[in-house]
Amino acid sequence: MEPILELSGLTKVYPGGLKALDNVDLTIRRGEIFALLGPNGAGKTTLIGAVCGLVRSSGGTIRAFGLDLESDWRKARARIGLVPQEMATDMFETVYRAVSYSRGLFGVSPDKARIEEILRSLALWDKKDEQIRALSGGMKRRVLIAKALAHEPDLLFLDEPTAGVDVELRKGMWAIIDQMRARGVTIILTTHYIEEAEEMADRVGIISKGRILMVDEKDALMARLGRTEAHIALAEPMAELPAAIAGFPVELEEGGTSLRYRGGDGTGKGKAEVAEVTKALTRAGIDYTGIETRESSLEDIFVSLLGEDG
Ligand SMILES: Nc1ncnc2c1ncn2[C@@H]1O[C@H](COP(=O)(O)OP(=O)(O)OP(=O)(O)O)[C@@H](O)[C@H]1O
Repeated sequence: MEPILELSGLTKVYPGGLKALDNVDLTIRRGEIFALLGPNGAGKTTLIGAVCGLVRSSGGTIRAFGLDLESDWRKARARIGLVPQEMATDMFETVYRAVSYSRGLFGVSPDKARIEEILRSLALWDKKDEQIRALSGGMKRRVLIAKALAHEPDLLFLDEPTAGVDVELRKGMWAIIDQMRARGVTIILTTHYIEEAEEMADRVGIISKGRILMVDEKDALMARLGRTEAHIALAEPMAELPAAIAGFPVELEEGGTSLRYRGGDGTGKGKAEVAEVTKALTRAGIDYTGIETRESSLEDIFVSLLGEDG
């Protein structure tokens, strides 16, 4: 299947010489949720800006829906939606008018039923006649999403959709994003919240200093780089590792009062192996008083990759 978006050699050097994007190659598949993860200043907003026409790239090409963005700009842009980080809309406008206006911007014919559907799906219908400035922060964010969806884009960018919102609202946003995907919209979101990528994304791209460090299926990433770590507290301290568990990735810690297991691959294999270790201990007559197991998260993986990037 043809990719929905293809960046090739995309580069952006800001006046002053800062290279915010450095030869970025990235292919987005139709229908996926792709999370672009990176620290502050990594280049996420610049990348989105380059695709949405807010930032003029310094080099490279962008193809969307098989169209070259430069030569087929209007046609391609009309199929892209952007939920920006911040509200850049007339706060005195009513919700309904702001959203209808956004639809008109892309030359899509008016459709009251469609606007109503969008507002209802975002629980904004009963606020439709209110001025945007009178809404709560969470509702303002939903207005931004409604505006981005108003022209029915096939590809939607969400720049930090849940930055600074409370946990409940964040979960609500995730549900909305899921609904959009179910309708066939391809979604690229940037986030600082690893949990968000872990929860939502099909694939994850890690960007740092304008370079894409890695792109992978989220599950494959977890399996490849994930680990299980377990601590088994022993009833009696031991001077050396018992032979019964010598074949496992285990070592003594805390002056021989505890065993540390490190292994597995992020697919739950580690947990099963920890169970094997405890069985072997029991068979050897070695008593233990507690077990603590932890699966490494996407966050651990992210931090270690960024560490390698120096
Ligand atoms: N208009 C501009 N002129 C000069 N430098 C800029 C401009 N916009 C962004 N930059 C710089 O480009 C780099 C990338 O910024 P960008 O906003 O794309 O990062 P980001 O990953 O979105 O960060 P954040 O997570 O903080 O939003 C940063 O060093 C930033 O200071």
